[in-house]
Amino acid sequence: MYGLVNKAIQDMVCSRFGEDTWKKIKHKAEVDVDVFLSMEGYPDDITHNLVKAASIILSLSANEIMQAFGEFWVQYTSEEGYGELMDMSGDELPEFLENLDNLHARVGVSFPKLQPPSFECTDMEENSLSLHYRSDREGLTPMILGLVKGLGNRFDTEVHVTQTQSRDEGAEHDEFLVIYKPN
Ligand SMILES: O=C(O)CCCCN(CCc1ccccc1OCc1ccc(-c2ccc(Oc3ccccc3)cc2)cc1)Cc1ccc(C(=O)O)cc1
Repeated sequence: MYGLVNKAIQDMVCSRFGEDTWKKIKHKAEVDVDVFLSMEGYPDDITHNLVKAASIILSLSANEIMQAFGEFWVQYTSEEGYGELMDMSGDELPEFLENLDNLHARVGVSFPKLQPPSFECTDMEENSLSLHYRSDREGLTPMILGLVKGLGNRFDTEVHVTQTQSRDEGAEHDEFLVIYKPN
């Protein structure tokens, strides 16, 4: 995972709980990286261990941490230099979700170590769609719930996401029913 992800976790923890809490989480995760470099590739285990340690130190479930992080990521990336990339990807929630693979392809051109998941939208209705999430990574599904919630904030759109298929329960990939209502 690119360092930008771990840097975003650090910024979320520091902004909400302070530096000391972040230091405790890094210590608990046995991560002795002083500064995460955004454009450096880091083993996914570092990210998973940071989430696990944050869950213990903050007494929140890993699911809650990942959902909060997904929501935070949308605003963080739009403020940390990817605003135009995000703007190009759509003015409305469904449009953005449909363009997510293109967004990742654009980033991947400059940063070949990117290993993006793939997103596909089907059954598109006036106020709902099915979002298919395929990834080589395990265990980040709750982040997707947060990411869609973050897009609801970005587009001032009420959004309800429920998981309708789960890889953990034997499905080929995770699937979500996304119901949205622009304000
Ligand atoms: O792998 C999984 O199964 C779950 C990953 C969920 C995280 N993605 C979230 C995608 C997303 C969904 C909804 C709304 C917005 C989203 O992301 C927008 C986005 C995506 C990627 C970047 C990005 C930009 C530069 C990156 O790397 C850098 C950073 C600085 C300098 C050089 C390279 C890495 C990711 C920025 C915004 C973004 C992403 C982040 C990192 C990677 C990766 O390191 O492979 C792949 C994808």
